[in-house]
Amino acid sequence: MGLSNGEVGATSHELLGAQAQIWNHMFQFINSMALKCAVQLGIPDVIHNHGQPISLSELIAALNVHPSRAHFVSRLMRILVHSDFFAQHHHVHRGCDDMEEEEAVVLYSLTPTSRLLLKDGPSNTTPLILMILDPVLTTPFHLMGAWLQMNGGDDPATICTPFKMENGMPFWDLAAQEPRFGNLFDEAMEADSKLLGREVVEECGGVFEGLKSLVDVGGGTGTMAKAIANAFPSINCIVFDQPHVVANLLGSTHNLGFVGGDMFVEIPPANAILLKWILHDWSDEESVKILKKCREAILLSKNDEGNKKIIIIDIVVGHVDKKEKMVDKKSIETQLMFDMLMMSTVTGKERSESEWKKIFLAAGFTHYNITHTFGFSEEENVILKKCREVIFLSKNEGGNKKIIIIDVVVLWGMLITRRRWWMRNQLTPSSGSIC
Ligand SMILES: C[S@@+](CC[C@H](N)C(=O)[O-])C[C@H]1O[C@@H](n2cnc3c(N)ncnc32)[C@H](O)[C@@H]1O
Repeated sequence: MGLSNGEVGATSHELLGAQAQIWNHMFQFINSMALKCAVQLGIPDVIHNHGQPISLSELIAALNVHPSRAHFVSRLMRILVHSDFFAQHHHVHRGCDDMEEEEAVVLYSLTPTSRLLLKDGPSNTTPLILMILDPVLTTPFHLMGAWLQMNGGDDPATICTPFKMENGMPFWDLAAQEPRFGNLFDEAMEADSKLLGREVVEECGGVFEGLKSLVDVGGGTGTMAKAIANAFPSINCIVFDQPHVVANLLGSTHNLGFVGGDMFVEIPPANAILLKWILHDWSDEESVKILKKCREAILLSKNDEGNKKIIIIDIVVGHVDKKEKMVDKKSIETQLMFDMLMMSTVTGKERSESEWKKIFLAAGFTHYNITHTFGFSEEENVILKKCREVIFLSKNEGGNKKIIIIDVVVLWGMLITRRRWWMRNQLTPSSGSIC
């Protein structure tokens, strides 16, 4: 009797290959923890502050590592060098005369990735790492199997996530009630928005052209809105978030304000609504409710000269750039991991284009346009303008309703490379629309 699932035909070479894949997968969390350790010790800052490539002994001295543990540091550095967080060079140290032996000294330096881990750097990503790898978020993953076997019920009000199973309350309640976790979360979002805010205003400026007002719904402590308000002084920006998030926050410029409320109840009117990292937190039903509230808010707004839009910064799962003719497996894997994070912590999910389209239609929108990168060449800006013209022509469909999604699929480390690649080759991004 043969074995099922092809096992019978597998050579020992194939079996060992399969085992190697399992081992690699099983150990992936160690990469995450090595990164967390590097961040906790402040290794990137130590190397940066040294001003030149640093030797192992200099690194150990600066890290405040206990002398009894000093010899472990080279092993931590070895895996981080392997993951391209640091670069390693060998410097041959020659003796004074020919009789002395040559000595190879290992020196470490930063890479483009570890530059994003510098505490005072303009794009410090460490708060995000510390939040995602905090036990509050990692522990619920251990409950995933048990959670899948539980009766989930149909009532959205009693919906239980692995996060709620572990912590006894939904994600948003814990963030509101537990200051340590709430601050960790806010700092992570601020760090992400600092990096993205600069990119969006520099590279996607066309999206904001002609707007008079914008509400950043679920805008947290306002980092993204600040970047927009500074870059576009004629846009009146409001950060709208839960009352406890925006309490005591004041706008730093004349055109920035904070309003507390519930996006499921009412959103202040504006020409444009920004939703950054919002809809992926919520189920389809909840997202349709939020989008309907956004639609009401833009339809109520005045002084719009027909320029009304909802700008969504989120992931579009499975996007493959046909022009690059290559499936970027790593980006897709990151999207899928993000989706698992949503499944474990909140009621949301990461969506494919067809899933996005479904909720847009359900919320009453008729048009959308997806920009699969932050890279806008001149040519790409022209395309955006053309999209707007198409929408102006369709006014009698009940108002000029437009959705733009800025897909952050390429955010992780590839952003700049891909933008340059497009500019060099003068290609346009792919976009989809339903009219
Ligand atoms: C993932 S964070 C995104 C923050 C910000 N947009 C950013 O990307 O930096 C989601 C935000 O939605 C806010 N939020 C959650 N429920 C809300 C509600 N019912 N009404 C308004 N904001 C809400 C949270 O407080 C949080 O700031």
